[in-house]
Amino acid sequence: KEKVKITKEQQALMKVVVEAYNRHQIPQDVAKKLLQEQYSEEENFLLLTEMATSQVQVLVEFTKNIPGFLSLNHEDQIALLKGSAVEAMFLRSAQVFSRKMPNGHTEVLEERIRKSGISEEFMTPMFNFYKSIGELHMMQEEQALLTAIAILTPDRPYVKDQQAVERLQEPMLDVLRKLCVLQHPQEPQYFARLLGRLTELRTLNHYHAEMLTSWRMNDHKFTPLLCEIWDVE
Ligand SMILES: O=C1N(Cc2ccc(-c3nnn[nH]3)cc2)c2ccc(Br)cc2C12CCN(S(=O)(=O)c1cccs1)CC2
Repeated sequence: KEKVKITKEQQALMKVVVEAYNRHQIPQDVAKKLLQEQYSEEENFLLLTEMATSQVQVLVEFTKNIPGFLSLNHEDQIALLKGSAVEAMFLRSAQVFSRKMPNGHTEVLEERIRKSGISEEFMTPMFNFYKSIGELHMMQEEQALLTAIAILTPDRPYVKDQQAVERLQEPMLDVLRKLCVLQHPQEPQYFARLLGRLTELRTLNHYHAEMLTSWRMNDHKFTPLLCEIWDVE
């Protein structure tokens, strides 16, 4: 059985990605407000919108720090950001929330999100995803790399130079695979389970798009940044 070893360059790549992932965080007052006093449905929705807007800003800053991203074709940079915005936000939300909130708060979150105009049919897949991420107890290196891998998905709509994106995604997949082998020797399928979460994320894209239309119908307002990144007119 060959000895898996993370090279110096791979260590450096991981360090850059993890630091970028940790450097950009949501302002804590926004997250805290979510768990404080009882709000109406409209106020809950407004809070989640404020939260999502911060999430997108954090995502853009993180993405700019992914080695090689800024040397991609500019239109492709936008295509990758727009194509991965919902997935990266749900991945990060699930990661942060399962790490940050002691279990007691999950019910509060559930109730806040439930009481924000999100349809029940979206709640189930969203919380299944949330639980499936929590069960993995991912290290922060794994979280940061998995988020970068989701962003660097070559086959997003409108990406012209897919090879250039693959050349950035592959080294991330390599170091994540090695990290999983080294950190979870007793669980050879761990890496495959992480990648399986990315497949589950893609299904959330679909539910999210459906939800956006239903919110529009009920005249819910979004911020200009969310309209821009979610293609909402
Ligand atoms: O808001 C969410 N939360 C709460 C949340 C998220 C992140 C942080 C946080 N703290 N520090 N850093 N991040 C705290 C609370 C959460 C938690 C788990 C999953 Br899975 C998903 C979510 C959403 C993501 C956005 N949507 S959304 O549908 O796109 C929508 C937009 C506008 C109105 S509704 C709702 C669910």
